[in-house]
Amino acid sequence: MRVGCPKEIKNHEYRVGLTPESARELVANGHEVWIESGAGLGIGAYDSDYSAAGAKVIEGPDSIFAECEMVVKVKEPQAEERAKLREGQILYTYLHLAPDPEQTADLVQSGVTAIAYETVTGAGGTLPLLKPMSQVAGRMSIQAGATALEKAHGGRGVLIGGVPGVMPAKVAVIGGGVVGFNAAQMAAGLGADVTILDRDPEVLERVGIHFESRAKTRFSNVANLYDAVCQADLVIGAVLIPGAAAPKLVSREMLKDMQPGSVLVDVAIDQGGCFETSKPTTHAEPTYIVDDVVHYCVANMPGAVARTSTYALNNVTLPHALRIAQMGWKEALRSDSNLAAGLNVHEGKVAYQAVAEELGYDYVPADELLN
Ligand SMILES: NC(=O)c1ccc[n+]([C@@H]2O[C@H](COP(=O)([O-])OP(=O)(O)OC[C@H]3O[C@@H](n4cnc5c(N)ncnc54)[C@H](O)[C@@H]3O)[C@@H](O)[C@H]2O)c1
Ligand SMILES: C[C@H](N)C(=O)O
Ligand SMILES: [Mg+2]
Repeated sequence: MRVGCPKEIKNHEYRVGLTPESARELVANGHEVWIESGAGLGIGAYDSDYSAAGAKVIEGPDSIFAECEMVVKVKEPQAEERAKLREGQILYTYLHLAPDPEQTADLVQSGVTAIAYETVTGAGGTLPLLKPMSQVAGRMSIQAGATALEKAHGGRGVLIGGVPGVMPAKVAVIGGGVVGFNAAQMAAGLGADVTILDRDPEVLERVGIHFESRAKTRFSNVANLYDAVCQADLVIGAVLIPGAAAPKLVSREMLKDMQPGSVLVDVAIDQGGCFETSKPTTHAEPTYIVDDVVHYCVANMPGAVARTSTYALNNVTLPHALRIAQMGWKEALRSDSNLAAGLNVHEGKVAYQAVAEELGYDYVPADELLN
């Protein structure tokens, strides 16, 4: 198969869909790889590294979109990329469609077969192609929150770990999955007073056993959320209902009862965000203030640590890319129901239920499209 990888064009996105090592793996398995010139620069990979791996370096994205059977990316296609997608082509990348009606409409209209990293499942309902970026973003969320808590950024001037004789910051983590776990690890490591809220008793038990006295756990209901959020210096939004728009758990009304200068980091912003007042921001301008509460809502946090993130991402995306290239998308998805869960759009049909329900499309199960 001819596999193409364009340079990412989202604001401050430095990751790349294929590392030179991944390109070499595809080539070694008999496939052709076309890489856009400069696509790897953000991770320190030069065109010459891709050439040495057997890939063909192409100027600009146009011929990659026009002539490659599968396009491998990191971020959801931007409007100018969507205009280049076509029927008969596979798009393999993060999509986050439920909160993004424009992107969904464009993908439906293009006829492309779009497989979303974030809905590919693993054993026990896990999301293995989301996990490494959630580990990165969870860890980064505390760094981002610590910076936003500084006075110059509108924060209340609180140091996460405090100092001897002065209390540390209170950090509330909403959602104890991968992002929440990693955020809690960083916050607890810095000495913060950490509370993790989740609705899943097994998650509460798992984080409770892991953190012991270094973090408190609370069931996530309206009363407990209100209490934890209003006491917190820093709140991390880390909830997910796979593929669906994030539930709004902190209302605009609640902001009035929060402490002035407290900080919300909405990691779940890629699925629309879990605070009512969240709107996506970029690394260029990551924060804004509503009712004296600082909001950080960057939807591609791992792009800032592109080298770590790209290698972590390729470790989990490449095995499926190889199988799709080897078997064709239909056979690869037929033989692996976890990969089939990644199918979101095919030839104008929406194949992911939560996306169809959220955006008002007919839902056509992947099974029907694989026959
Ligand atoms: N902004 C970014 O750059 C970035 C990077 C990576 C991941 N993410 C996003 O972060 C979010 C979390 O991802 P994850 O991998 O941690 O997911 P996960 O599935 O591992 O964890 C989500 C947790 O949320 C919990 N939850 C669901 N509803 C809840 C509620 N009402 N109250 C409390 N908890 C609730 C679930 O029980 C689960 O434990 C996703 O939207 C993901 O796409 C964003
Ligand atoms: C998954 C997440 N939105 C990312 O950019 O990595
Ligand atoms: Mg206030």
